[in-house]
Amino acid sequence: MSDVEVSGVTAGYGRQPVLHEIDLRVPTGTTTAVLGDSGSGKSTLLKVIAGFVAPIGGSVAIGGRTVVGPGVHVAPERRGVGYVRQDGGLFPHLTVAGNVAFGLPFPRRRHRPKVLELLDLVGLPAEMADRTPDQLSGGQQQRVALARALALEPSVVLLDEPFSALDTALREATREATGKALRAARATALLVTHDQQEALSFADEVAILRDGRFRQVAAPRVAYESPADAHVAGSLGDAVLLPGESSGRSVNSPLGEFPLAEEVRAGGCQVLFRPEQLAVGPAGAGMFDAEVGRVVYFGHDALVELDHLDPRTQILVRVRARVLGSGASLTRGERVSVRVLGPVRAFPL
Ligand SMILES: Nc1ncnc2c1ncn2[C@@H]1O[C@H](COP(=O)(O)OP(=O)(O)OP(=O)(O)O)[C@@H](O)[C@H]1O
Repeated sequence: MSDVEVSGVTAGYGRQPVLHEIDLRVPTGTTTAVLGDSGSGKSTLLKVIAGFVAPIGGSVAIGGRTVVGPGVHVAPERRGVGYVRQDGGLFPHLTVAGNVAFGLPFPRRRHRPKVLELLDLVGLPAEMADRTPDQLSGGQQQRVALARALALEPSVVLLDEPFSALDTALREATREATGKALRAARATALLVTHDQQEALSFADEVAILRDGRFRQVAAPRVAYESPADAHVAGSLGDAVLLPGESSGRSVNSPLGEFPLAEEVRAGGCQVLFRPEQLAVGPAGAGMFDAEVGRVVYFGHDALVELDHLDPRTQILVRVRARVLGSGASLTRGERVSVRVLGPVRAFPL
């Protein structure tokens, strides 16, 4: 058992706390991705768990053992926690093998098979063992950093934006190797990331931090489909938020009236439209008409800006639709009509 239990943790660096009485439980062998704006306290949370920052209040338990709390402070090296920094933090003067072995207990540092086993675990070939970090790509360096962290056989691995400096292809390959290595090691992991897609695809749960508090902790699909508030909706994927008026089971918005996926108390609200929820078709055949603005082409799909004139207020409303393949053939100025697929979500003001 190596679940991580953060209970009522308040932490910071001066008088102003960065984290305010936060709770988080990461079940054994699972990964939770922590998302949040820059400066919201994501790294601070990892540092509290690792033991590099002492909390002002609250406690952290790993596998049921309190590692920090009232009257308890277990030293970082005795917590069974591996920490992988954004830049990898490899020792430049040591070889790959030297870096990985650095994480091994002293008597095993010369044990080459163990080093090669760890490199294999993160998907690196044995011939890389004698290179120095400057002879590796960014993704390979990250994998070495992960192998070094796993050498200690930690029950918990903390990953602080480990993939952010990598290009798309390398990022995916490194992420995959990391996921595989974490599963093989049965480690419990926390991943700090700015990348929404990464959080949704890599983690068992996502935790969205704002102003030092968790707004929602849930499975990716639950958080994406039923975000707790407008901020969470915007933190996970593209969100179009428009002002609306709820009547309980349906909502009136500048795009028309729509059924609500979940009842929202009557009154002013923000209505959420996901771009993939807007289906673009020939003029006159949908729920509302619009004029095509900018089309941003991504290959597999395109984001199409749509301008709709709200007939009640005469105010121009701009939304984004995500359209597959054929969307790329839409041109600026074209008249189209749009259907909203499925019920919508709204957040009371
Ligand atoms: N060593 C430090 N001393 C003083 N303040 C710090 C220290 N480290 C971080 N902070 C401050 O604490 C706040 C939270 O920082 P933290 O690094 O946890 O945020 P973050 O969510 O990880 O941000 P980012 O996404 O930009 O990495 C920020 O306002 C930051 O300036």
